[in-house]
Amino acid sequence: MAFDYAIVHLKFTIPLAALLTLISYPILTRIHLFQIAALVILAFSATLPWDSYLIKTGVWTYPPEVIIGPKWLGIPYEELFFFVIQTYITSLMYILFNKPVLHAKYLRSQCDPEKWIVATKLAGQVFLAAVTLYGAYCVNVGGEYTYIGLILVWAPPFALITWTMAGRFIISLPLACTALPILLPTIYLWLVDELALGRGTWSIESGTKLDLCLFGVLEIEEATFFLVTNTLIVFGLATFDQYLAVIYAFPHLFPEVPQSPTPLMLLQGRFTGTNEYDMKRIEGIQEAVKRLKAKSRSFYLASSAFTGRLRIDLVLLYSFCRMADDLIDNATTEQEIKSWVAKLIQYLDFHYVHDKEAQKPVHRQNVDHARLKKFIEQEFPAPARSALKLLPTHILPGEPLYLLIDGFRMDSQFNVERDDKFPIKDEDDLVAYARRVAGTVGELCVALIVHHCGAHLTSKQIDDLLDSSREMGIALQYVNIARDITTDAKISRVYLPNSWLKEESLTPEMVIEDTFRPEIIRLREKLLSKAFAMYRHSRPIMQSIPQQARGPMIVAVENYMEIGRVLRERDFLEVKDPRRATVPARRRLWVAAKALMSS
Ligand SMILES: CC(C)=CCC/C(C)=C/CC/C(C)=C/CC/C(C)=C/[C@@H]1[C@@H](COP(=O)(O)OP(=O)(O)O)[C@]1(C)CC/C=C(\C)CC/C=C(\C)CCC=C(C)C
Repeated sequence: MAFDYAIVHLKFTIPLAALLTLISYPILTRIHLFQIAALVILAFSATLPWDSYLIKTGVWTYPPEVIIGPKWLGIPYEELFFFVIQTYITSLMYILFNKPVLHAKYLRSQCDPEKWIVATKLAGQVFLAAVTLYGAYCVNVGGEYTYIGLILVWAPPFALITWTMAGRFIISLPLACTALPILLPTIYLWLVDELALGRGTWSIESGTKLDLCLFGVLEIEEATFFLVTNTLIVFGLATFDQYLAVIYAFPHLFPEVPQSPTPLMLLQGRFTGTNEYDMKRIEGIQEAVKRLKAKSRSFYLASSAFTGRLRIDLVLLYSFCRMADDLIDNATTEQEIKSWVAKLIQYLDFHYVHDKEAQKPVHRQNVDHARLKKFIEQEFPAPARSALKLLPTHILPGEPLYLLIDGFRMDSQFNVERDDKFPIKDEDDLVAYARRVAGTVGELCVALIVHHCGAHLTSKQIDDLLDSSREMGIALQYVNIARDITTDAKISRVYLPNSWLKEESLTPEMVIEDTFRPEIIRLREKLLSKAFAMYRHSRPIMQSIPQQARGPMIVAVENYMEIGRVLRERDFLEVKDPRRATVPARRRLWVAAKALMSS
């Protein structure tokens, strides 16, 4: 049928590319577009001569009536377009499956790889070399071995190059990051090919093929072609990501990283010797990601929306906050609480000194890193050490960190037998507490954003962002308290102000005894109303967050506020799991997608 080849694109490849573009658009960054463009150019350059040869030697033929007509080097334009759109589709698949993954974690495989990784890489190299040699043999034999031989002598050498450059990294990535972006487009294109071959859109001359079909009329050569070309694309993207990971993971090698690292930086990343890698930092990043994943679904999902070094520093900040909170929270005596608070303040004192003029802590000119390392290793348990060593204190202001620790101290008052067992007496205490444990976190997040991507912001814009981030942090803390009323009551904690309880003729003890009371629903709604009022007041200014951090930050905030929306939708008495109102995963993803698309 006329233009049959073009119709294959219109019906099968272009719609899939459009759908993938729509899905991935919210997470695409400039560096992604650069990666895709680089792969398309590479794929086009590598395939053009090979394709032209197959057509000129009659391996591939296209009935004149199925193509529009124009050709380049004997290749129909529809075929040239296939090189581009296949690379584009597979690249987007790879980007989607890799977005949740922090690639820096997998650099460990470069330095002290496990034996199975070394063995697998070597096996892969031997396999690809053997397949290339077999391809050369087939070409030499000719006849029905021609087509398969031309595929195997052309593609595997490129795969061998990328596998040699990034094999350990590729092997160490989760299978979903590599196997799925290879297999899904391959299977899809097999089905498209099956249809096209069946309709005679293109054909492979008999006498040049093995006449073996994978299924239906899909020749084994065609199936092999799509599998090896998609493998090349994924290996190429993974190699790219390995060098990006080196650039983002090591500030001692790359002190400043632009939003889109330059090709020169990528080359530097490529030729950075693994002996220069800071493996302790990689292990610390792994621990931080593990802590984030274990402790907070909201922020774990949100973290994957970020990119580059900002993502790593936010994860390290989370890890420090969570570690410090847990250290103090798990203390059971006043003495232990005071000891952890003192040690954390001493830790901060290594980095900051109180400036009498500025009336706040400022960065020390010279941090005694040797003494600091010794202090951390002597005074803190092993699981806490990397969070302390890797906290990017050089970027973070000291004041919110000291205030955060004081918030944890306040929180720990619930742990010990005291006269005022319930320290949140009134709304002022509630604000003071939330300001400390959460308003500070907002400030610290903004400080990281300003450092990594806010060079163009004016000091007024920065001050406005900081003011709003404090308020937003309080809003999130109120949602946290509203969600955990029952969970907290089970450990004898009541964050609802005593003055609010009194208005409802309740005491903290009554709350602990039974949280499923209508009065509690009213108080929870009062708390959520205040949370949403602060959220509405501080949400608009998030539009002035620098573009590359805006969407992801909105994801973090909106996903947390969604907990409050779920609480309002469900009657407290009916919540299946009263301990924590959970937002269904699909809804979290939808909130994240909306946030990214609207940012
Ligand atoms: C994307 C990413 C990794 C962000 C990291 C954010 C971060 C550093 C969070 C630290 C959380 C933490 C453990 C703080 C210690 C005190 C505490 C527990 C605070 C409560 C957080 C809940 O954390 P949790 O891990 O328990 O989460 P789950 O409830 O289990 O899901 C709090 C509710 C406070 C969190 C407060 C913030 C994250 C600050 C919010 C403000 C901003 C993000 C700034 C927005 C910017 C503008 C301009 C408005």
